[in-house]
Amino acid sequence: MSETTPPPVITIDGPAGVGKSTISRKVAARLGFTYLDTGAMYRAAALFIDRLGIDSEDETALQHALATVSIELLPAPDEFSDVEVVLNGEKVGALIRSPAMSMRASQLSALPAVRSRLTALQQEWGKRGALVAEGRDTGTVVFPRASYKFYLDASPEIRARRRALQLHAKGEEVDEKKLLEMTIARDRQDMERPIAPLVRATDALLIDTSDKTIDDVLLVILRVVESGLQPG
Ligand SMILES: Nc1ncnc2c1ncn2[C@@H]1O[C@H](COP(=O)(O)OP(=O)(O)O)[C@@H](O)[C@H]1O
Ligand SMILES: Nc1ccn([C@H]2C[C@H](O)[C@@H](COP(=O)(O)OP(=O)(O)O)O2)c(=O)n1
Repeated sequence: MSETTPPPVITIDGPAGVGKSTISRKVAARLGFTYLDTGAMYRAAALFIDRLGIDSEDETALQHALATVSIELLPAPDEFSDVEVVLNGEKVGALIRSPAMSMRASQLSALPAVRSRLTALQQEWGKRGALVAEGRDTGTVVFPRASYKFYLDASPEIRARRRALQLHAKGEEVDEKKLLEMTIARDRQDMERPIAPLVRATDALLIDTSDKTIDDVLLVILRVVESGLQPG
């Protein structure tokens, strides 16, 4: 690779609970790429802002605080686990994974100061090595020139069901009706914000995962990447 060629990036975007993390971790493991969970960064930033009690309307205070925040992502111990997030030196793992924190991250991720800081941090990752990046705007805004772009989708009912099973497996109490309401509300919030909304990049391959297993989705992505053909 020449010095001017950026490392390859695969982007996987889509709505809440569609399988982005699960699939991205597996794709990264298969290809030997680094996995970048951009949602984890938004979750950590939300926790950071709330802990400091910064007024989310105060753009200058937000910019100032975020300028020095440290958000590290440590590789997951296995392909079934989330990445470990270290916020200013503290492992914040489970603290940022609750449904309430998902909603808070979605709200605060609409703020320009939050988006510009995290986008810049994510683009730094792209300079360091081959990546599988997943989130809402990785194919549209963060890595618009990614080598391969995918957009996963499924109905809110299917996604809420998957999330309920996931939380249940972790031993957490779940109200599936409430989860569905939160999923729909979060989708709307993420899709309707003015900056970097959740939308399929025009050159991303749409994969409807509704009737597919995790392995089916993985196979579609690996086939495209290994064939060397652009999906768009
Ligand atoms: N195609 C699929 N079929 C069935 N379950 C899936 C599929 N993709 C993901 N899941 C499950 O759905 C849950 C949510 O997946 P996750 O990867 O956390 O979604 P996201 O990162 O998009 O929020 C996980 O328990 C995962 O195992
Ligand atoms: N690239 C990204 C990633 C996440 N976000 C925001 C919007 C999402 O609702 C929250 C949480 O994202 P995350 O990917 O962790 O959420 P899910 O795993 O899909 O439930 O962060 C974003 O605005 N841009």
